[in-house]
Amino acid sequence: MSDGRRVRVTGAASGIGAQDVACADGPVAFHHSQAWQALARHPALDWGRTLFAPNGERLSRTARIAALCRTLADEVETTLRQGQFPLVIGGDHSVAVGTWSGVARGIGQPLGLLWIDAHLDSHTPESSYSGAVHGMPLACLLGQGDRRLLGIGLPGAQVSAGHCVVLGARSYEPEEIDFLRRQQVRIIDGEEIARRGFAACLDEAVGIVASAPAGFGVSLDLDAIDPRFAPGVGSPEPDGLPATDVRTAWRWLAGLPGLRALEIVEYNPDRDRHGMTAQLIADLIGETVAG
Ligand SMILES: NC(=[NH2+])NCCC[C@H](N)C(=O)O
Repeated sequence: MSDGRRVRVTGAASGIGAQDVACADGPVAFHHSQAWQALARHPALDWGRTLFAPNGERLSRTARIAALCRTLADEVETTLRQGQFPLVIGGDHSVAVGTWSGVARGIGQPLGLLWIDAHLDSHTPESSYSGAVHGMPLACLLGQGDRRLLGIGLPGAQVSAGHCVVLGARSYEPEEIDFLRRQQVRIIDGEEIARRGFAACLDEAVGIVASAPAGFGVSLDLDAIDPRFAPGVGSPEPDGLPATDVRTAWRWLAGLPGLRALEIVEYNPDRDRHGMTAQLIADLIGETVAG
């Protein structure tokens, strides 16, 4: 961020969409970590609010997630309107529905989105095997899914399918591939990255998302990174990206003029080892304000 904007961090503390609910504790655990404390005095950074889902026993899981996503969308939109740069820390990946709906409303049209993830997160309630809502947010953002999670920012899609790329996927079900292919979303999976190299794949991905007319965002699910470097995630998958590649990519992405917001999700402090994953999040935030 070399343009003088301050980065406002918002915690989205929900694990309701995940099978392992401990990533609900991710934002608060990170906020209290030494890794964040060492960064917290940076003049371009401030921790805004940490948002929680309502806990009514009478509300369904999806209703609670939808309530959090509406609050998060409002918070992100306000951050943009105040001339600050939103950076959301999750929470399971279902919170992405709130982050990117807020950005879409703020910019008044569907945005480009780079979705860096081991999974495709493109199920609908009908196609999901697990029923877990964190396996569905990208479909919601493209306009398909439980209606309580749709239309939170703009009517219809929040993300422009033609300017959306999934990078790093290596664990998914066939229904998700079918859905994304029908939408003409570009999927660059782990095998393609191994064949072409990360830099070439990232170049192509940025070309697609950054050509969205009103800007783009980046959603990083920490499980895209190899569990050797980021063990603190709820759904670890072997053979992920090297942390250094993601860090280098982040530095570049954070300096691009069309970037509207960033998101880092699925931090699960129960599974972290020696604070490695918290440190990685802090390193990425450090890259965001370095430029
Ligand atoms: N955000 C995540 N970690 N998503 C994992 C999803 C796993 C699986 N595809 C499912 O739908 O249950």
